[in-house]
Amino acid sequence: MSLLSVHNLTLQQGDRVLVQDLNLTITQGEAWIVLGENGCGKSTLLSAWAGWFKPQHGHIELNGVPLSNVLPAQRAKVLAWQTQHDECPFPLSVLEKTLTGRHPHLGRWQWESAADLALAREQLARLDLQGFDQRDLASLSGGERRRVSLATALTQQAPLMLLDEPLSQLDLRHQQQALQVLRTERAAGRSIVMVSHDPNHAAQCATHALLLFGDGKWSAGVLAEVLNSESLSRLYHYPVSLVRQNGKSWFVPQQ
Ligand SMILES: Nc1ncnc2c1ncn2[C@@H]1O[C@H](COP(=O)(O)OP(=O)(O)OP(=O)(O)O)[C@@H](O)[C@H]1O
Repeated sequence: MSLLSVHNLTLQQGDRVLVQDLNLTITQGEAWIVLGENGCGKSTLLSAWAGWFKPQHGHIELNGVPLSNVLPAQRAKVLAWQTQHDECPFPLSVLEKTLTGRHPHLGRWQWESAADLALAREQLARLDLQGFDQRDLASLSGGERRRVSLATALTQQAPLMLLDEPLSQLDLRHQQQALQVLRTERAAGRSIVMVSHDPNHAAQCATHALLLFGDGKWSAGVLAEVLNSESLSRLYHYPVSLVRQNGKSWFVPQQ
């Protein structure tokens, strides 16, 4: 079933066309990795798919309904959006922040239930943040704060997760842990869109890839058809090789 579909989508910042006439459909259980150079438009694209950035042309459908017709509260039940920035302008504990993931599911005057609290704590524990509940968000390290924001997106329990660089600032072990969590979510039927700067994350969690070339051009489809050393060399304007070791393949920059 199509969760999100985009039709002839064109996105522009100022005079610069970032994405031109993009067409793709994300269905249940797919995981898309979005790759491209700094400034090519990855965050702008996620922002458009989340309903915040207004496309210059084309349209987006969520569950077959034009995105502009889906009220924000309803939208938040279908898609969770982890942005690139984790700053919070006022004091907030880790648990309070994580519980904001439940807000789309609560009535106007409704407090979070014991089940909501348990769910939030469970997501924190999956990302190695047990015992952090009462810590002020501002006191966390960059990587810890990033994991809290991923835990918040998970707590939202939306069928579609738009994750803007969820692994940035995470050390090697916590990256692997988060990738395992995303694989588990996908296996459970959730759809994931993940922006990354590491093409090797693709093989670890993605079924599909979207490459943004920064000049409006794009390439999208099943991972094996889109991702190769030629397409990545063109994407990054830098030669990339494919190295095989122990039955696995790795993309590495040529020295
Ligand atoms: N309000 C704005 N006015 C003009 N240009 C903007 C505006 N907001 C963003 N841009 C530009 O649009 C381009 C795309 O930005 P975007 O944040 O989508 O890139 P990105 O691919 O996510 O980059 P990164 O990998 O660095 O996170 C960038 O060149 C950025 O400077």
